[in-house]
Formats: sequence, C-alpha cells, structure tokens
Amino acid sequence: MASIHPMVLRWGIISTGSIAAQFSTDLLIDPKTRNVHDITHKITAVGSRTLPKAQEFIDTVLGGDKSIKAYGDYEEIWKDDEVDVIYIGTPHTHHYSPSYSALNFGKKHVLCEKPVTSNLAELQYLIKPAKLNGLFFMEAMWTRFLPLSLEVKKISDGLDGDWDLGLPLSVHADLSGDFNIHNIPKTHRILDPVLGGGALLDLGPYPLVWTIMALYEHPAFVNTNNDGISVKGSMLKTLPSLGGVDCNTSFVLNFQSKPSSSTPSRFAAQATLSCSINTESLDPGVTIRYERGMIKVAAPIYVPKSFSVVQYDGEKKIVKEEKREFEYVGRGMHYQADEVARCIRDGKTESSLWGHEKSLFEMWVFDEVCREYEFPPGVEKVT
Ligand SMILES: NC(=O)C1=CN([C@@H]2O[C@H](COP(=O)(O)OP(=O)(O)OC[C@H]3O[C@@H](n4cnc5c(N)ncnc54)[C@H](OP(=O)(O)O)[C@@H]3O)[C@@H](O)[C@H]2O)C=CC1
Ligand SMILES: O=C1OC[C@@H](O)[C@H](O)[C@H]1O
Repeated sequence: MASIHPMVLRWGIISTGSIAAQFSTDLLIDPKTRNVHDITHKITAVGSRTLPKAQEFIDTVLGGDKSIKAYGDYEEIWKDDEVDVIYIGTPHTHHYSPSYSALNFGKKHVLCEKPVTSNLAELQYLIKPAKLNGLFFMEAMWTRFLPLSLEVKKISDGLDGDWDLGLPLSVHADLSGDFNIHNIPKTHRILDPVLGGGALLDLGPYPLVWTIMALYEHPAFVNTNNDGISVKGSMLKTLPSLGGVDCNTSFVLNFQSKPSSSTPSRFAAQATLSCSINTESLDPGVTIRYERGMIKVAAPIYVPKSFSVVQYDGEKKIVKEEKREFEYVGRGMHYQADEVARCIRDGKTESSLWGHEKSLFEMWVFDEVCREYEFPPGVEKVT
C-alpha cells in the first residue's frame, strides 16, 4: 500500500570491501522502482580503516554524493547521530568487535554480514546489549528474504494450495567456489586463519539456511531446545603452507520429533550439506525430497534464479511439475534491507524470518562441525 511519508532509514556502512559495495549499490536503488513505497534507504556515512578508502568508496560506489560523510575509522560511524543502523561488511573474525561497539556504546541498530560471528559464544555476547538497549540486530542472511525463497517455503510447508508434497525427508545442499587457492595471497580472507578462512564459515551458512527453511522451520517439526537435532561434520583441511583451513567440509544434521496434536506423523529428516573452496558448486544446489515430491533449487544457492517442483502419486509417477524463474532489480540484497527498515520502524528488535534464534542455531551447528578445528589464539573474542 502506498504511504505518503515513507520511513527513511539512515545507514552507516562499515568497511569498503566487495560485499559492502554490492550491498550499498542495492541500497541506492530507489525502492519505488521495486514497487516498495513504505520505506526508503539513505546512506549517510562510510567508515573504513583509512580515510582515503572511505572517500574512494563514496566516489566510486556511491556516485560521489557529497552529503555522505567519510570516516577513517569505524568508531566515528557508531558515534554519528545521523546514522540509525550500521551495516558491517568486514571479514568474519572482525564481525564481533564492531557489532559489539555499535550495539553497546553507539546504541545503534546493526545488520552484520554472515557468518554473524566466529562462534556461538561471541553471538550470545552480542545479543545481550542488543536486547538490553532495545536495538534491532540481525545477521545479513539475505537469501532468507528473496521472493524465490518465500515461494519455496510456502510449497515446502504445505501452505500453497496447489501442492501437496507431504513431509520433508531429506535435504542435500552444496555451495562451493573455486577460489584458485594455490595462486591467491595467503592473506586472502578465504585462506587466512586469522580472518576465519576456510569453507565452512564462508559458504556453510547457505546450505544451512536452506535446511533451516525446509526442516528447522517446518511447521511439523516440534523443536524442544534442539533436543531432536544432531550434527556431525568432517573437514578436509588445506596444507599448513596454505593456512591449514578447511578446504572441503561436509556436515550431516538429523531432525526428529514426536507426533504433535497438529501433526500425526513423526518428523524425521536428514540434511547432507557440503561446501568447498577449491571447486564449483553442484547444480542444482539444493534438493529437498518429500513423501510425495521433490524441490530442486538452482545454483548459486545464495541468490538462486529458479526452482523446480514435482509431485508424485502413490506409484511415484509424476502427476504435476513446474519450474519457476525469478529476476531481481539489482543483486537482491535490498530485500533484507527492507526487512531491517520495517522492523526498526515497527519497534522490533529481531526479524520474524531470520531472528536471533536462527543465527544461534547456525553458530551452534558450526561450533559442532568445528570441533576438530582451532582458530589461532586470540581470534575468537569470546569463548
Ligand atoms: N552476503 C553475501 O553474499 C556475501 C557476504 N560476504 C561476507 O562479507 C564479509 C566480507 O567479505 P568480502 O567483502 O568479500 O571481503 P573483502 O576482503 O572484499 O572486504 C573486507 C573489508 O573489511 C575491512 N577489513 C577490516 N579488517 C580487515 C582485515 N583485518 N583484513 C582485511 N579487511 C579488513 C576492509 O575494509 P576497510 O579497509 O575499508 O576497513 C575490507 O575491504 C565476509 O564475512 C563474508 O562472509 C562476502 C561475500 C558475499
Ligand atoms: O556469502 C558469500 O557468497 C558468495 C561467495 O562467493 C562468497 O565467498 C561468500 O562470502
């Protein structure tokens, strides 16, 4: 519905790397061109470790807009009264400190890149000041907000009247990328253990988000403090000369819950997930099998452009099939930004689609998978 006075959310951007540029570019798209009329986004400040980089980012990515302030450190961003919410796009192991300062000292809302922290303990420590200060805080799990994801979820949950696939039985999901690991500098964030290098923390969030959508959030899965969920992981690491980070990681999650009054069948499903930094993704990147059908999501699973669904009869004969394709204005990172704006406007401290509980679950899973991996001393700020 059109609003006469769209709420203007003022963003401060922390860091000037590749994803900060992509996210900021999506923020610049006029929401009206996306048929969004109730909120709008304005970047008011950019903070970098060096002032020239902040200014260069404004000049090259943000069209040289003179109204945007450039800062030569991150602290100035959370001190700025013209910033409502801070976007953090630093490497994984540098998510905790700026998030903590913004929430605790700056009393600013925060959207922080994935993985939200290096471990579960760090995340638990961030949620405390967020709650205490009544601030919105979310991991930038943009995939959860894509229109494609919302449609897959409706079918998967049995809420699309045209489809009746039954309960999910299994998820297979992979996100990989050939980062050319033998030829990039050892200081690249994908290899450097100090920056949280390796496959799991960088790519693992995406196979997991599809599992969370299909299984963890399924209306028939009754979750009692994760009691019905088990995790096992296996990591193949790079040679020490390449940092010794995880190169190929697989993890399996079992979800089981007893029948409830609303769901007479027992919920039992397995997710088999993988991520690699030395090879391409599998395509389709996600396959979800159900009692009476299957959904396949095309790679890349962080921003898929199509999915297909089939439904079977009792003899496993296909009775119905469909492929749906999607196009997004920009990269598609604005859907999560719109969610942030609406939550803040409505006084919410977390999103109902990707709230603290889901990020806590993600970091718990990663801690379990990482049992055989140790960060260099001092990298984890809370243990
Ligand atoms: N949602 C998505 O699709 C994607 C998310 N990401 C996430 O975003 C984060 C950043 O990734 P990406 O943009 O590719 O990384 P880049 O290396 O391109 O950028 C990271 C930026 O962080 C800042 N920074 C702060 N401390 C350090 C440090 N010690 N070493 C290096 N840079 C530092 C730098 O900005 P400055 O010098 O200005 O301070 C740098 O430009 C990761 O956590 C990743 O998981 C990445 C890609 C896609
Ligand atoms: O979030 C991400 O998605 C795309 C990948 O290429 C990137 O490394 C990762 O950080």
